[in-house]
Formats: sequence, structure tokens, C-alpha cells
Amino acid sequence: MNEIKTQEKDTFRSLHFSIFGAGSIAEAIVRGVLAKQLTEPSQISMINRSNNERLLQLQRKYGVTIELSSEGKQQLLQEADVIVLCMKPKDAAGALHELKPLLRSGTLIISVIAGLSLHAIEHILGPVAAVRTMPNTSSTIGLGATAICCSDAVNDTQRAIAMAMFEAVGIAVEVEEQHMNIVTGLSGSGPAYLYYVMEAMIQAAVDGGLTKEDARDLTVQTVLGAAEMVRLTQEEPAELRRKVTSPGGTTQAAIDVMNTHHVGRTIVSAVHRAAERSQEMEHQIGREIE
Ligand SMILES: NC(=O)C1=CN([C@@H]2O[C@H](COP(=O)(O)OP(=O)(O)OC[C@H]3O[C@@H](n4cnc5c(N)ncnc54)[C@H](OP(=O)(O)O)[C@@H]3O)[C@@H](O)[C@H]2O)C=CC1
Ligand SMILES: O=C(O)[C@@H]1CCC=N1
Repeated sequence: MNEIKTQEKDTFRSLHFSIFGAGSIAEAIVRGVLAKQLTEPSQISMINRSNNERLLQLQRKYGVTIELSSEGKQQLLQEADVIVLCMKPKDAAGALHELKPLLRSGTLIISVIAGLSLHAIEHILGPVAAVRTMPNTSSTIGLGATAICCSDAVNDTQRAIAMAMFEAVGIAVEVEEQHMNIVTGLSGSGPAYLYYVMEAMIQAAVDGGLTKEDARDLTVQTVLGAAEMVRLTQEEPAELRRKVTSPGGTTQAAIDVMNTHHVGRTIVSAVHRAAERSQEMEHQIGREIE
């Protein structure tokens, strides 16, 4: 992970962030940013449409500012230097229309919403400084993987703020907007694919007689170790797999079963289907805003 530069750190600390939509990914980002001490809880406000109980819970947990009245919420949006859009795609158009009359010039918009294009944001808000991102929930523990792309109005400082925010909670890369859908299929949804595999591995071990606890511990360490092996050795996953697989051995027997069931091809199709779904959502939001 890159260390954030001192100057950017100072800029970051001086900004007021309004997290517009206080769900799972919003919490992952806030928790990660606060854990990295990138800013103080008092610089962050969180807003929901109606779930005030959730806001109170977040306030208790992180010490962030919340507002329960609609006037108070509007004021937080008006005063924010950075507004982070974190609602579901279906709620995005409504929220952008709500935001439009409140937006000050110079406010940076950062969106984490799958399928919400920069064009759609600009269509409603006008030519704003907007950063489209795709993080993932591992940001909660500082191991997120985020891709970002920026609208024409984004200046270097604003780009650095967005990068700093996501580098504080993992790695961040800048990509062309046309690649955001495949990023969504890869790293946005990706943690769920690995949990899916882990669920199956734990189930198999329990079926084979292990306790749930031992099955879970051994599975977690196996996945952690495999990811770290790829990262630290810089070897290709295929090469590392070859080293585990003795001819005629146990791994070969397992891989044969996976090949018979086209598991590799299925994963490729799954990632592409998620990317396609992201594109469909982009079109759907596009239709909603026209
Ligand atoms: N979860 C993930 O792994 C990832 C999610 N994303 C993206 O993040 C976004 C949020 O997902 P997630 O965190 O899972 O969703 P959640 O359902 O957990 O949270 C969405 C939040 O948005 C609030 N909200 C909805 N409409 C408005 C509004 N008009 N004004 C203010 N708040 C509003 C909801 O509040 P209320 O309940 O009061 O309506 C809710 O708290 C999605 O667009 C998704 O594409 C991106 C990367 C990864
Ligand atoms: O499932 C979703 O739509 C969101 C986007 C990426 C991860 N979760």
C-alpha cells in the first residue's frame, strides 16, 4: 500500500466528508479511513434516507456526525467538501436529484455505485468534479481493492484525495471508465466468490469429520496463505498450483474433478456475467435519468 504524502494528509484532514447512504460499503470505507487515522470522526458525517437507527449505531461505533432531520441532512450536504455517494443503484437517480439544488461549486463527488457512470452523474448535476469508483468490502480491514476513474473537471488535488481515501483502505488503481464494469465483476463482487469457495471447503471438511471450528481455521489459513504466496513470490498462480500438484497425487485428483465440472470456465463466465450485469445497471440508470 502506498503511504499518503504529508501534504495530501493535511489536505485530507481539513476536509468535511458527507457519506450519502450509510450502508455496508459506507461503513467499510469509514471504518478503514478512521483505522488509518486519515481523518477525525468529527470530519465525517453520515446520512441515510430513513434508517435513523442505523445512523445512531454508526455514531455510537465511530463517533461520526449524523443528522436525523431532513433540514439537518441537507445542511450536511451543503457544507461538505466531499460527498461520497453510497446508496444502491436503484436509489442513485433520486439521490442525485435531491443533491442538485444543494451542491456548492468545488464540492468533489465520489461515487461507489455499481453502474453509475460519470455521464449519468454529470447529466443530473452538470459538469462537476466526479470520481467513479469500485471498492470492495475488504476495505473494512485495510485490504480493499479499488479502481477509480475521474471526470474532466477533476483536478490533481481532487484525484489525489480520492486515491488517498482508497489507498488508506487497501490498494487503488486508476482505470479508464470503460473498464469499470469488468472491475466490478472482478474485485467489486470478488470477495463473494472466495467466500463461496470457502463455504464449500468448510462444508467438505465437516462432512469429512472435522469440527466446524477446525474446518474454518484450516480453510481461512489456506486461503490467506495462498493469496500471500501469489503476492510475495510474484509467481503466477498457475506455477504455484503446479508446485502443489504431484502427478497422480491428491491435488491432481481434486483438479480432475474441477476440470470435469468446468470450474475454471464457470468462474470466467461468472465474472463476465457480473460485468455484464454492471453494464445492464448502467443502461438502466441511464434510462432513469433521461
Ligand atoms: N457491498 C459491496 O460489496 C459493494 C457495494 N458497492 C456499491 O455500494 C452501494 C451501496 O451498497 P451497500 O453498501 O451494499 O448498500 P446498503 O443497502 O447496505 O446501503 C445503502 C444505504 O443507502 C441509503 N440510501 C438509499 N437512498 C438514499 C437516499 N436517497 N439518501 C440517503 N441515503 C440513501 C440506505 O438508507 P435507508 O435504509 O435509510 O434507505 C442505506 O443505508 C451500491 O450502489 C453498490 O453498487 C460497491 C462496491 C462493493
Ligand atoms: O452486488 C453488487 O451489486 C455490489 C457491487 C459490487 C459488489 N456488490
